[in-house]
Amino acid sequence: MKVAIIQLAYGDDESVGERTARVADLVRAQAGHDLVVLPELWPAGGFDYRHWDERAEAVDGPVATALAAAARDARVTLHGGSIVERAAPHGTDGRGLFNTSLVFSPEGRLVATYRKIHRFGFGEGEPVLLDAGADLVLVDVPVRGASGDRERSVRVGLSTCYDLRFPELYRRLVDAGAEAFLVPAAWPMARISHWTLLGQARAVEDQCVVIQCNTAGTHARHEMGGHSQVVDATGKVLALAGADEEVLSIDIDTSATAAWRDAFPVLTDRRLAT
Ligand SMILES: NC(=O)CCC(=O)C(=O)O
Repeated sequence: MKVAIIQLAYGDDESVGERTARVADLVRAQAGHDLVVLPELWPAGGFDYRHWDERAEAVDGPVATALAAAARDARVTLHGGSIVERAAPHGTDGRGLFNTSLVFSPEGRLVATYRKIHRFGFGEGEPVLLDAGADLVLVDVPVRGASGDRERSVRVGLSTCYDLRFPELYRRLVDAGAEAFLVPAAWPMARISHWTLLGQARAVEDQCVVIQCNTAGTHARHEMGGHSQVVDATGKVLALAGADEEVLSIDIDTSATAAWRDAFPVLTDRRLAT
């Protein structure tokens, strides 16, 4: 599976429209990959809380429309990172805003949305401003064979940033058939060692490929950490970005995951304590 991870850098001086046009061009430049991944909340700003409400949009809003066109033009499956989604509130005290990932098919169709389950902020930011998602979401990503035809698909489980700290989510994704996890993020430099370590931990404990796409640059006085990475099912880091804007391009041998699970069948030894 040929994957391009767009580790986007942005500051406070670029409008959402300008950033969207720039990102769409970057996606189009990844034609030939099977899957292209963008970071969390790049249109609204990962930590730009005061702009989230005015930048919120529906899953068929202007950012989604631009991403759908870029996916179609590049003929790739596009994980568009996430937007602040405006939708019907959850429950009577719901706010009607979610941190929602959007996945588009190579035909430009919206094929999956994932609402971030674990909200980051400890009394500010997401828990105050957004509703929590509740649903497990997996997507089958078509992969081209040697002939160029899409011969098989890889089942990918969705998650977002702070979710990475909650291993039970990933265990459930594995039980639902995940071969790889996608983790778009706006993870600060201050805790970047946790980001790389936890990605490797999720890979090892769940025998899954982990594809992590972080943000770079500094916005809203938060320095983002970069260091997007791809980890194979044995825990080996296959690709690692630096701290600045960068596109990581990698061809992942996804058949190695099943081979590793057969050779070292730790998942079959699980026992639940009573
Ligand atoms: N946007 C986030 O979810 C940030 C998570 C984070 O900074 C952490 O878990 O540490």
